[in-house]
Amino acid sequence: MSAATPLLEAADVSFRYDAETVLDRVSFTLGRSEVLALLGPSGCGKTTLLNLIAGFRRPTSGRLTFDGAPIRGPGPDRAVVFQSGALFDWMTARSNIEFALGCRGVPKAERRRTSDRLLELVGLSGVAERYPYEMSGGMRQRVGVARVLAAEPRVMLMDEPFAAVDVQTREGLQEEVLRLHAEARSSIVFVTHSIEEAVFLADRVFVLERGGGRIAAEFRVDLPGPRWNALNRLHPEFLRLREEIYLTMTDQLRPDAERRHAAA
Ligand SMILES: Nc1ncnc2c1ncn2[C@@H]1O[C@H](COP(=O)(O)OP(=O)(O)OP(=O)(O)O)[C@@H](O)[C@H]1O
Repeated sequence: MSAATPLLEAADVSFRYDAETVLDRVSFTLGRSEVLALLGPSGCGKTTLLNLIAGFRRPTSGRLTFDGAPIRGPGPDRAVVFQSGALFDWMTARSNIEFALGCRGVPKAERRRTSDRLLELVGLSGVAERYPYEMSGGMRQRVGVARVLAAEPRVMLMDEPFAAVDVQTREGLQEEVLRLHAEARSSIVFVTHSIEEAVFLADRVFVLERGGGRIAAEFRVDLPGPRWNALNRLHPEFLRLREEIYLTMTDQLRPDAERRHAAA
């Protein structure tokens, strides 16, 4: 497929659970190595969209293609990082990572070298032999990220991966994800409830509409590189976008009648 073909393309994608329309004719493209953040009120369909891209579910109608071919199910080119880290509890940090390498057919001798490198990348060399129950939430998330990187996916699908960790750890993990992204160049679709997280991480931010199942607004983020620079959180463009997105979202949260009244 040519480099001009978007990595992912959604064309009029709709999804229904029985009577409920969760996504309604959603269309967008995701570029190669682009980072896209999905924001929106609870229940607006962010996770559903991620599940469709992962191939866990199929659209009710519309077309969802990956590298030009329809998505028909899960695949190693689209790996998911869950909120819980979703590690194998009975495996050490290293074994969790090497398991993903094994799935990709990496020979045993090479697995060790690669897991060493990935553990170092996510700052966990010192706890390689620990089990998940011996690690903090932030450490488990790092192992989850390293395990997904081990799979060398073309796109990383991240569903509120840092929701359960404290603010400092969370900011550190965001910076790490951007450093890793600069190295691996896989695309990322990142679901979050945090406007700051979305703006810090993404090249583009979509705000999904509550109850409507559509993309209500789209924002392009243009911050100076390197993108993992923590000072970007104080950059005037960061603050401007945070405000603009906040105003868009709070307007969405107002009941329809009130919104119509305000517009009149
Ligand atoms: N398995 C299911 N069966 C029926 N309805 C579901 C199912 N999963 C989700 N839904 C409904 O689909 C809608 C969208 O859910 P989804 O989890 O995609 O939203 P979300 O934006 O990710 O929410 P949150 O921010 O709370 O995680 C919700 O109204 C939810 O109740």
